Amino acid sequence: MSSQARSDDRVAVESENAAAIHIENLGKTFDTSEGVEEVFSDINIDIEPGSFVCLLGKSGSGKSTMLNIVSDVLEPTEGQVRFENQDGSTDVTLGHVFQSPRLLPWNTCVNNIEYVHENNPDYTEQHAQTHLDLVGLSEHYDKYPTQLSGGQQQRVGIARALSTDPGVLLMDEPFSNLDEITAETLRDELLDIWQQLNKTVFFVTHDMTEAIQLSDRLLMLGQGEIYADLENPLERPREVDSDEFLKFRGEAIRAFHSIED
Ligand SMILES: Nc1ncnc2c1ncn2[C@@H]1O[C@H](COP(=O)(O)OP(=O)(O)OP(=O)(O)O)[C@@H](O)[C@H]1O
Repeated sequence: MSSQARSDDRVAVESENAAAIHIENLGKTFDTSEGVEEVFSDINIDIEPGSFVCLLGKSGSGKSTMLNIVSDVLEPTEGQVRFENQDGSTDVTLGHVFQSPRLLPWNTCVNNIEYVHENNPDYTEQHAQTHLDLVGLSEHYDKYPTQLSGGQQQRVGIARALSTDPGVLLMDEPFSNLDEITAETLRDELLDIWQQLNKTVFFVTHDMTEAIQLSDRLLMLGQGEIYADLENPLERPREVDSDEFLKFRGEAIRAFHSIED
């Protein structure tokens, strides 16, 4: 039986866990042929459970390096990153969404999600379908990545990240390869999902409008430090052409340019 034929056999998406992120005295250097390059040092950030935080910075400021350390892909040179569930436990699942969706081309949408649950016999095809439903792909369970648009492929990437019920969702410029209309749709959908599922989101972007649309808080990284940390005062939903939006965008852009290149 095809996965589509079984789509009525729904399972509920469970979610109860937004975790805190504690970045403590974090520093990173790289050894290069020109010597030791310090990317940042002594960074301290506490991120509230369930909040949506955007990390901005100029090219080369260290955004991806920081996200890779938070993801445990890179070792910090100094300091640590701690995660904390709301019951105080520290065993937190991380979900990752990358700039490109990194789907396996020989797997269908459902199989691309089931693949990350290979060792979990309780995760069934119906679970994968439910996660695809969440991102609006109910009509595409059995399609292969090449049969999907770029936006649909990224939706599968988001569904795959959510399928592990992560306490923290780490997103590295996930919409930057998409056309603006598709990106706008995916931002709206991400906000709906974030509000529905109660996740902590740590989102890297170089796009100020995107950061203001999405986040509760904007962190700006540059010259080795977090040089600006702005609470987003705007109520949701946010209209990008409203006076309040444009006023805060102006303030945020001034903060962004408050350090030298
Ligand atoms: N593996 C590495 N070895 C040496 N240097 C590195 C390595 N990875 C990153 N860097 C350096 O660290 C600095 C920060 O890079 P990073 O990719 O984190 O910046 P970024 O803010 O994400 O940039 P962009 O917006 O262009 O993606 C850069 O100077 C980069 O050259």
